[in-house]
Amino acid sequence: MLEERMRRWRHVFKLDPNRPISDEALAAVAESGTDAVIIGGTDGITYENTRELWERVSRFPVPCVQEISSTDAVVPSCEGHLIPVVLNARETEWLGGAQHRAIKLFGDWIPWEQIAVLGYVVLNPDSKVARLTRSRTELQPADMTAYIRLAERLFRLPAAYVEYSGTYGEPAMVEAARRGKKDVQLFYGGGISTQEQAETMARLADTVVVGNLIYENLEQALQTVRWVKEPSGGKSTQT
Ligand SMILES: CC(C)=CCC/C(C)=C/CC/C(C)=C/CC/C(C)=C/CC/C(C)=C/CC/C(C)=C/CC/C(C)=C/COP(=O)(O)OP(=O)(O)O
Ligand SMILES: O=P(O)(O)OC[C@@H](O)CO
Ligand SMILES: [Mg+2]
Repeated sequence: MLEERMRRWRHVFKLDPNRPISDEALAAVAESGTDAVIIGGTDGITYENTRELWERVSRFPVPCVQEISSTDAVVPSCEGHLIPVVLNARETEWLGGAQHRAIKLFGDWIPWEQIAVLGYVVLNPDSKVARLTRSRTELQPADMTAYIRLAERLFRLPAAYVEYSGTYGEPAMVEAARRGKKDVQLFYGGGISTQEQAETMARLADTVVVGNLIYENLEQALQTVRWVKEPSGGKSTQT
């Protein structure tokens, strides 16, 4: 089951099908020691660019899953699919509307064992995902704790995702998320670029996601694997 395999992920890279990446960079990402590669993004995502990127990553043994942001771009051959639900979206479209249409469309073809739902709480108001979903990003720590309880206790989701896409987040908000959780797998993603940031979020979250840095500073992005998986206990190993 994808939910069980996903539990072992400590560090994950997120590759965007809408951004070019060379074969060398892709090989470095796939062979970095990361636990998985997620293929997904908010805009410009098509069946063609997702399928092409998935074919390139699937030549490597690293687990690779698609995070679905549009029904048109579902690639059935991917070995697993993550389904986002945006808990703080103002519009129900992103809280069940789009998912309902997709379930109706794909019907009996959906391989449920290979699907995992991620309950997103989107916090960077300037990110594409926040604008698209009109997320309520002005949250207090108590709101965050409640969202994580909503994800785990009411919706029984396997995972909740504190999403600061494009900017480094407030550790206090991730701490508040941690306070709300018992068993739900807590993801953190957003703006990680330094050892201190990676180690801070790795202490608070179960799984740390690194995206943009792959395209901005590949060498630094590759180091995040070690920073998350082998924390230095305060000593800088940044090169
Ligand atoms: C055999 C066969 C046919 C198999 C296929 C079956 C299958 C897997 C069916 C899918 C079933 C299903 C329920 C699909 C869900 C469809 C859907 C459209 C759901 C809505 C998802 C959603 C809430 C989208 C909103 C955007 C979002 C949350 C995207 C997630 C990724 C993300 C946050 C990216 C980061 O974005 P950002 O950094 O802001 O932007 P860029 O990286 O692009 O800059
Ligand atoms: O791209 P960054 O800012 O690293 O964020 C990673 C991921 O949480 C995006 O969905
Ligand atoms: Mg992004």
